[in-house]
Amino acid sequence: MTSAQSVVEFDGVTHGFGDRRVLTEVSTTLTERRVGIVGANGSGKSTLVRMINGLVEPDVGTVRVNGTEVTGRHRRRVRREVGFIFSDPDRQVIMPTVVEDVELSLSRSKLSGAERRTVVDDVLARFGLDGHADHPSHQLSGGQKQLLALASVLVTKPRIVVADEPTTLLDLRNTRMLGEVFAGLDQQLIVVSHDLDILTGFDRILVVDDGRIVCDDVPADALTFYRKLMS
Ligand SMILES: Nc1ncnc2c1ncn2[C@@H]1O[C@H](COP(=O)(O)OP(=O)(O)OP(=O)(O)O)[C@@H](O)[C@H]1O
Repeated sequence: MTSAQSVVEFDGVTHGFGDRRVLTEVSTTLTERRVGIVGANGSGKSTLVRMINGLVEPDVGTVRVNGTEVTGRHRRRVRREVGFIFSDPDRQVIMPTVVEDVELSLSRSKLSGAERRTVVDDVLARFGLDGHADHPSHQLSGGQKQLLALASVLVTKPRIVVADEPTTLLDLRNTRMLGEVFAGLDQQLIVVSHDLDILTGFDRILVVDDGRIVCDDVPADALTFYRKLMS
């Protein structure tokens, strides 16, 4: 079954940190199931996607998720719809053990204890972490923590998954596995990445440069544009 289509809208979004302008008049509507975002270091990609769950609020303009403006008042509601995967899993993996970290994500669910345990076991197995269920989370490798963060987000079945450089800590095998997980997701997926391979099969790629979307196209054309921009 495919989830209902999601819509993320940026309307005239401008943002700065102190005196430094980071995003300038960004307007775009994202409805495709697989959207990639590429661009140079410091071009504003993370700032842009952090606005989708209200981690950053625009100085000017609005961001809407499925019609709801992402502002203080509505932020909690939007965050239930948006699963956000940080590039640094230490920001996300917070519970003492692996299994507790995934269980925390399910604390709002109506599942029984036994059902919850089955869901947790399944997702840990899916991400190759079943052998680590009762291990201290902080003893996982960086890549394993990244997989745990991903498991903890996906187990809540968010309508939209936003991943900010999800492959930076992963080896080749786990990067491929992540690509397969992404390909199998029903929900909308928005991925910031310097690893262009992970964007294979995506529907649309935005190229961000100096706080603006400078190209918005199908992957082949957008990535050709990006490679020229970077050369
Ligand atoms: N919380 C913050 N406070 C001050 N400056 C910030 C903050 N977050 C980001 N910046 C600055 O905003 C600019 C854009 O950062 P951002 O993380 O959005 O870029 P990016 O395109 O994701 O970069 P990268 O590819 O290196 O991760 C950078 O110059 C960064 O230093």
